[in-house]
Amino acid sequence: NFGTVETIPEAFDREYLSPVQIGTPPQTVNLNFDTGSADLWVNTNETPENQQNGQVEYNPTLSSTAKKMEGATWDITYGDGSASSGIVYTDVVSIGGVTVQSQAVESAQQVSSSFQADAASSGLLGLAYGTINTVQPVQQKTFFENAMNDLASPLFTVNLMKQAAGSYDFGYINASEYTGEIQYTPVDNSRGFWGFNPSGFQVGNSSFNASSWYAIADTGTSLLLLPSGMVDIYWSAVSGAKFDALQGGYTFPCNTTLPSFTFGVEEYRGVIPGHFMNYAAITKTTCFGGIQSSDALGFSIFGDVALKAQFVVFDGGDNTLGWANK
Ligand SMILES: N#Cc1c(N)n[nH]c1N1CCCC1
Repeated sequence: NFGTVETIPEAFDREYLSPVQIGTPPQTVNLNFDTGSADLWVNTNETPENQQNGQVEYNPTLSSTAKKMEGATWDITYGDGSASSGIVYTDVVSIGGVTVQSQAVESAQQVSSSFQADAASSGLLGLAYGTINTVQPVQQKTFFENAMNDLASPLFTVNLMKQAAGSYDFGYINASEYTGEIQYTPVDNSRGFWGFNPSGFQVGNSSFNASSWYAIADTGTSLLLLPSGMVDIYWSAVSGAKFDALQGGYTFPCNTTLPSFTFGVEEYRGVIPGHFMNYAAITKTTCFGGIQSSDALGFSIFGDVALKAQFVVFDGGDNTLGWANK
């Protein structure tokens, strides 16, 4: 079978939320689909009231198909320092008409401040490899891994948009969502991520700089995080841009016209329009850049700033990533 679900951007396209049905009768919660992690966790009746800010909850006691996974716990910390933990149920989970009968649903008994403040998000749905799922003592599979063998094709596609509704499609490739040909490239999943090797980059209409490095395709990260050498070259082309340690990255005058950023995947060239690199205004006149350094992380992340300019195929059958412009 196959299905499609809309994904809606929050402010600044900092995250995208999609409706998910959990339990019987179905309870709909909006979750942050994250190809950079592998836990499906959600605010529930077990999440302390003082750690919530109006989030919609999943309540397993109201679901006839919910089963507590005795002795199972989970505990996750993300790269930005945010964290959550709790216990585990299995229940029926459906996304866009694709149903998994027994999906591990992780109930949050603790969530850190950034999750507490994010009133629109009821939790995360991990779409990385299950090898980095945090459930103990028995590691659990992701929704996609559980659904994959029943899908028409063992893949999902990501079509994020700048400040507009996009979609996650499961089990099929919708030719109307992209232009040109899809460039497939092998995935390095040794660290549990959808890792790949970009082949270079280009700022605006200048020459292409061939270079091979490791990066991950991560819908759960807002920005495009690259080696500082590339980031310095990009912002050196923007008059008034400067590295502002206080803000933690490059800022630039909001009224500046920004050059596009092109990345290579083998012979393919993915183009990110210049205005996508204006992430958010800090003041009326100073804006924060959407391309920032990944040096502190140790690896590059193609987050939403890049992904919203592309149509991306996450193929779990042959462990490849497919890239296309749109
Ligand atoms: N940091 C970080 C991060 C990442 N690299 N992928 N997803 C992340 N988060 C999901 C919710 C909070 C952070």
